[in-house]
Amino acid sequence: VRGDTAIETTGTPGAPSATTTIDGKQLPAPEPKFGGVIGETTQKSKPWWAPRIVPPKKAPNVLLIMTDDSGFAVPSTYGGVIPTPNMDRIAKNGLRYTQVYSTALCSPTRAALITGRNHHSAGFGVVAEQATGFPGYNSLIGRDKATIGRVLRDNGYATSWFGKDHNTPTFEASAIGPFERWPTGMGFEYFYGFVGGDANQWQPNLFRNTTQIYPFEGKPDWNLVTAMANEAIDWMNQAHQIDPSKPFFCYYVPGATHAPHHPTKEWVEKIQKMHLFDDGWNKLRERIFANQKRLGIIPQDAQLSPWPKEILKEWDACSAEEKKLFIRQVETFAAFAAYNDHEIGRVIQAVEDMGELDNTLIIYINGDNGTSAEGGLYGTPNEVAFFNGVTVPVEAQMKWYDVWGTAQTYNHMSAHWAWAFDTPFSWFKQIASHLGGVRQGMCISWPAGIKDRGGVRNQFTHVIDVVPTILEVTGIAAPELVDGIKQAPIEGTSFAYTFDQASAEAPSRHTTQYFEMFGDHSIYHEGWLLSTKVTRPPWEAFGAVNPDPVNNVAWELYHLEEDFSQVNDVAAKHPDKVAELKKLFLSEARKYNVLPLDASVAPRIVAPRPNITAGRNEFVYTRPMVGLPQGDSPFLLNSSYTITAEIDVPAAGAEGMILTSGGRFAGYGFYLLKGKPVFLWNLIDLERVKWEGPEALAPGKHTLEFDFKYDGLGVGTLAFNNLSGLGRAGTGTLKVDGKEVQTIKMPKTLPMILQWDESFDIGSDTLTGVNDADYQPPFALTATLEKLTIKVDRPMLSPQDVKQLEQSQAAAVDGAR
Ligand SMILES: Cc1cc(=O)oc2cc(OS(=O)(=O)O)ccc12
Repeated sequence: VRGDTAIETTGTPGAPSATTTIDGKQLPAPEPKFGGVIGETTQKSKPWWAPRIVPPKKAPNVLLIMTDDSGFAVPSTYGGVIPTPNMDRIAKNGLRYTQVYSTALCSPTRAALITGRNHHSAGFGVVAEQATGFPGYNSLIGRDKATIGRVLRDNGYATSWFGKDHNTPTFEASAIGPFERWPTGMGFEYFYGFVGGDANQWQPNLFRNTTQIYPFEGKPDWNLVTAMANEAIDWMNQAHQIDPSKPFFCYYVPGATHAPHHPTKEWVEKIQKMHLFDDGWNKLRERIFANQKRLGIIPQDAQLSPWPKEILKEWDACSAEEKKLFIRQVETFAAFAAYNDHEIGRVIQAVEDMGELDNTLIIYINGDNGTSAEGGLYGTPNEVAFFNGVTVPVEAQMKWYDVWGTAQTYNHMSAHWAWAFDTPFSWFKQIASHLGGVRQGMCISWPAGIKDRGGVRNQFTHVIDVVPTILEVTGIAAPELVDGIKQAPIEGTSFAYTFDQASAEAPSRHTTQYFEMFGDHSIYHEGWLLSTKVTRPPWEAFGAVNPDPVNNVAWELYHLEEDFSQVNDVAAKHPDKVAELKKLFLSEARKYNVLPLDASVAPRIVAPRPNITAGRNEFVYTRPMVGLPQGDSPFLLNSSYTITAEIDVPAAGAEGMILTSGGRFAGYGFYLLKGKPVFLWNLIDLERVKWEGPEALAPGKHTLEFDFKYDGLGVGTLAFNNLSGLGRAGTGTLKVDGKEVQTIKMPKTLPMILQWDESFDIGSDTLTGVNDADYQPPFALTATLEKLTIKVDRPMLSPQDVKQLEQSQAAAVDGAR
């Protein structure tokens, strides 16, 4: 942005203390020419050190904070009822923005945030777990789009990343990398967090840089929300203490408030005492809406979007048991949000304590998308159920009422609350066409540079605008070349122009923005928003898919400039505007790799990706190994498979884990229990199917086999917009030394995914176990594992199957017309 900034130098050129800024056009900066003298001996020579590269003198520290799955009306700062005093503090000390947009989903928003490019441009049209082989969707941030971490690092910043990643491809997440797209490979010198979409906060799949660590073992009160704050505080203090002149960039992105909602007990109790939700979600919306007007963060004439009676029920229509459960769910969520803000407050306080608050640009963004409706209509004790298309009835959920939010649950709340937490807008996370999905809050403080303390700004801003803003504020140029690769232009617009009080009312400079997620889409242009009509709430992601989300859509038009909350559809009054904006959407879509539009969710979860198992159907292991993530391990769902373990049992007998994948909330395990062989399928913690040998294995060598014959057609049906091949029945047989010991038919199997934050482990079990009733991890195998073989036999469609699938697809398309 400011490649014309004059180079600043300090010290005597060639001296060890000399520093320089760089023009920043090429990163890393070209090696300077040796400036000393080389004679035959040192006496006849003069040494010369290249000046140390430093950022411009005025460049502040940058603390970039973004919470997870938190809609516009969650924090008190935006009229919410959940106390977020630390976001309030940033707002009072700086600016509160009211028209900040995300992309409607997690990885996409994050890719946009750290690259300054639209999510499709950055390869993240969808989340990492749903990547497909198109440039806009492959989950690969291009090397022509260096992240802000990389740019700041090469300009002399200390850089770090704490919390959630979700921008590393799932197929590059194993211990053999490649690591180019891990945080440390993308310019963040230090990473402490988890790689995937969400994590158990009590026992996360946690990494320090690229090494998995288990600091919570034996510490039941440990929680990642606190641990990552401690780590960030330590890192900032260390960086500052080692070199006070070197600014830091800290990217602080907690897993809160994404499911599982895992606050500490202390915070749950604090929130429960406040009785914030006793009168239900309809009253909650009214209260929040009144707060928002009182705070002046929505216009006085803004309307509250109507309650969507067709899909969500009124609070008064809930039974007593439902009310009891739903209140428990939302109090746990609220406790998680308040707890998270509290820990963020400690990080901010640490900046103040080191005397750097004035000189730190703190950007605190509430949520990477709207509030999540991925709990479905009733919420769930186990989010892994949601991603397998399973709804848990209220009565069944009551079993977890007392332990809600503890390590016994992977919990999420009812979608009714999610709608309320996006007040005054309609819809929620995943919905790119409606503001409930994409409108966030953002507060910024930087006392040295922003004087209008407590100001409110209404300009249109989007997460892609953060990178160019940081560059403008720091005086660092967007590079033209990084590692020799020509950089694509930054697509965001700096909003530093809004900082001064004099420009409080300046017209928005970001004038056009497309939105797209799962085929649902919209386009903003100069105060107007053309939106597709929502056809599918997030919990209906597992049925047939709209095959033509470009043309098979209905349009709504909103004049946001006078209709803040997107309530009045004026499409019928302005057909020309509709036509103009439709055209504009498609041209923007072509420009940013948004095509081909794809309305599917479930089919993309099970789509094969180029991981280390691609094209293989036999896997052999001869040594214990833990930590292979789901996206890189042999995938057994919707297939037949045979697992064979050759073991040697010592004289005293043996126990322990042979092979496991997943954990308490879904997975399988093949183990010796008091010497007896067991194979167990944990079906999302609702049901367990267990095969068990009748007697303990005698000392000596044995061959154990688990053979599974799958009855369905497999993932091949997905190509015909048909999920019928998934999750079908199958028959498992456990054999010992070639002899069948038990055969059980499973009437259904898991269709989509195991617990994603738990790994494929051989010889022991990391994190949670698949069956608490049988064992406690790590449950190391005390027999010698000589060889473990997994053979996968994927079903193939016969010509007859293909014909039938084609026919039913044609019938479905006709039906939709
Ligand atoms: C496991 C998984 C699969 C998937 O398809 O999408 C996800 C979305 C998730 O939320 S987000 O990270 O907020 O987008 C979390 C986990 C998943």
